[in-house]
Formats: sequence, C-alpha cells, structure tokens
Amino acid sequence: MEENLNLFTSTQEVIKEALTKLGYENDLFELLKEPLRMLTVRIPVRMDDGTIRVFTGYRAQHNDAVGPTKGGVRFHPEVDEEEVKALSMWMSLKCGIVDLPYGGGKGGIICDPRTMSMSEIERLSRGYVRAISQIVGPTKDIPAPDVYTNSQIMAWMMDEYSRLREYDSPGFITGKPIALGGSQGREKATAQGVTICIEEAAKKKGIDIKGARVVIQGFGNAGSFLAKFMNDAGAKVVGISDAYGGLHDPNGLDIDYLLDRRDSFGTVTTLFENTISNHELLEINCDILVPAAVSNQITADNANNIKASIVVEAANGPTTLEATKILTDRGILLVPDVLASAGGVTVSYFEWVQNNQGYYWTEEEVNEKLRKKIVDSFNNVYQTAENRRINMRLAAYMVGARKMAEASRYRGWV
Ligand SMILES: NC(=O)C1=CN([C@@H]2O[C@H](COP(=O)(O)OP(=O)(O)OC[C@H]3O[C@@H](n4cnc5c(N)ncnc54)[C@H](O)[C@@H]3O)[C@@H](O)[C@H]2O)C=CC1
Ligand SMILES: O=C(O)CCC(=O)C(=O)O
Repeated sequence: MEENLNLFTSTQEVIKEALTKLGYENDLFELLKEPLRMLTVRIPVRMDDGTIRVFTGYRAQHNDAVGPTKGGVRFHPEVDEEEVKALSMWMSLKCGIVDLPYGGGKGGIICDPRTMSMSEIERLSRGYVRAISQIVGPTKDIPAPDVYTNSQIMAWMMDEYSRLREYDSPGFITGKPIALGGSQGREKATAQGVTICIEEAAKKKGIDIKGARVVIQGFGNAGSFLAKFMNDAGAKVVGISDAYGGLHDPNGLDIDYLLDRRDSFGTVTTLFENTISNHELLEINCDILVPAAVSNQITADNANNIKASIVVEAANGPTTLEATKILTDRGILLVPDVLASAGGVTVSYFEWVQNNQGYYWTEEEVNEKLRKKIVDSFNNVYQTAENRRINMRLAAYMVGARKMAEASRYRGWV
C-alpha cells in the first residue's frame, strides 16, 4: 500500500485517535478535523521590471475557542492549501502543549523569495496583509515568521497593518525586530526550545550531549541557531544541510565558519564542492538527528536506515506516520514537532504579552520562562506516552488537544 504523504489527512488521523483516547465523541472530531476558516487570496505585485505577477496566498484559522489564533507565514514555492491547513492544526496542538491562550493559525504564499528583490518581497508582504486584513489582528489572529520569512518581513507587515488601522499595532504580529517591539530571545527561541527537548531526551536515553554526534537538516533560523547551541554545548555537529545539499565531517564541522558564511535564506552548502544529498544526510551515523527544514523527510523508505537514537523534530511534519511507527518500534526516541518546535510560538506569546503591556523583559527573563514551559511540556508529554504506552506523537496530540476540546465544549460548540 502507498504511504500517506498528505500532511492534512495524516494529521486528521492522529487527531481522531487522540480524541478517542481522551474519551471524546465524534462530534468533537467533526469540529477539529479541519480549520474553522480558510482564506485564499490573490495578491497582485508589480515586479521590478514593470510587469504584474499575481501570487496565491492562504491564511488558515484552525480553532479559536481558547483565544485568538496564532502561527507563522511561509513564503515557499511548494506551499499548498492542504499543507497550510495541517500547519494550522499543528499550531493549535503546539499552543495546547505549552499552554498558551491561543488557537492555531498559519499562512503561506506560493512564491520563491530567493529569486525576488527586497522591494518585490516588501510589496508582496504588504499586499498579503491588505488581502487578509479583515480576518487578522492582535485579538483575532497573530502571524509570525516561518520558512523564508524573517523579522524584516514582519516589520513591513506590521507597518502595513498599522497604516490600514491608523494606529500603531505592534501586537498584530510577532518575530519583529527589537526596535519595533520584538522580544529579546525570539530569534533564537525555536532553536532554544529544540535544545531543551534534546537535553531532556538525552537524559532519558542516558546520552551525554558533550561529545554526542548531531546531524541537522536545514540551516535557517531553527537549524543554524541549533547548530550553534549544540556546538557550544560540546556536541559534535557532524552533518548539516540546506535546500541544495549537505555537508558531512565525522570529526565535526566548523560551525562558527558556516554560520559566518550562510546567507539570509539559510544557504551555505553552495560554497562547497564535496556535498552530499539531503537524503544521505539523514542516514549519517550519529546520536541525535534533527530535521529542521521541510516536511516528509523521514518516510517508510528511509526510517529503517536512520542511525540516531534520538530524533527531535524542529521542522513541522518531517516524519510520516508510517516512519513514526518504524522509529518507535526500533526504540528510537522521537520528540514530535508539536512539542519540539514550540519554543518559537512560546516566545512569540511573550512578545505579544510585552506589546500588550508596553513593558519589555530582559533576554534572561524570556529564556527562563521559556525553559520552564518547554521542560514542563516535555515531561507532561513523555509521562503521558509512558503511562498510556503510546508514542510521543500521539501523547503530544492528546496533551495538545485537551484544552481546545474543553474550551469548544464550554462555548457550546459541540
Ligand atoms: N522560524 C520559526 O520560528 C519556526 C520554524 N519552524 C519550522 O522549522 C523549519 C525551518 O524553519 P526556519 O528555520 O524558520 O526556516 P528558514 O527559512 O530560516 O530556513 C529554512 C532552511 O531549510 C532549508 N530548506 C528549504 N527547502 C529545503 C528542502 N527541500 N530540503 C532541505 N532543506 C531545505 C533552507 O535552505 C534553509 O536552510 C520549518 O519546518 C518551520 O516550519 C517551527 C517552529 C517555529
Ligand atoms: O511564532 C509563532 O507565532 C508561530 C511559529 C510557527 O509558525 C510554528 O511554530 O510553526
């Protein structure tokens, strides 16, 4: 039988199983099986050569029973409607796992910013905000960065939204530059969260981070800061990659050099000749493997060849359900995306709180609060998995769905 690579239907499958295990009736699954709202927009952009290109964008709002929806915006040529829907559902689960007063949302635009000028990207970002402005806002739905979007893009989006509303609205979006109300620690937050999950998982597996061999797929916001944190902690980062290929050195790569040379899209391997493929990278001998790029990377085809004892999903959706089963059966500890990558949205929440109160915290305060959230969430999910004898993904979905389910019930929606 063909493996299911559809992120939306495979997410529905696990949500159904989690709700059943939590003892909920099918009406709740009917409510949560897809986003409450899905907006598709067409965004005309004048390109630098004078022509007009019309881009397709999406914003999905999965469930707002707990509070406003929250989640990043992705600029990538492979964005599609079903992926955005699944990403919004994962955001609901993430917010539930780290106990934030949010539901899940997510956005995306089909485009390749690597081939666009800065001013084209700015016009596209502003056009997207105008197109979705009716359904977003600081108390409705709060966007943030994701693949190929960054703090500069958040700044343009915030400026456009503030102009439309005619008042300054820093709480409309998170992941902003510090000068515009961004939070200390947000840029590194996703990698911080992943690092804390690695530390907790390593304790469970009796692995010492110092000297552990680490492979990271993706060298963007999540992957590159993670490489730095692992390197600083004394781990040996033996493999990294970007969209164009990977680098492997069993003696450990020079991470500071690579960080210095990477571009703003997380590309670095194009500077080297002896590269390996992303497929080969995942199968390198190592202790800890971190997919930190795109979805459907560990599948039934390669799950049996993974050498790591711990897989921590910094990316959204990097492992299929069949591969999850194979890895779990092989005794590999898989820390799922909805837990491992929740550091980003956690500090985004802190940023929104700071914007709302107009009072800003130090990086130490942010990091301390982040650590507590992620350690507690890891242990909650781990314990649920142990008690129920289920894998960490299903346990995470159970933990993540509970509050949203209760809130939907209290509101009388089901
Ligand atoms: N930035 C954030 O705060 C958060 C990001 N994530 C997830 O982490 C993952 C990476 O996101 P960011 O680091 O923010 O993005 P980024 O845009 O900063 O970096 C993306 C990296 O992935 C590489 N890449 C792109 N396409 C690839 C492909 N087909 N194969 C292999 N590598 C490829 C790029 O070359 C780059 O190194 C995504 O799945 C994202 O959804 C999850 C939670 C929060
Ligand atoms: O920071 C946020 O609000 C959302 C980050 C995000 O898109 C994600 O966790 O996938």
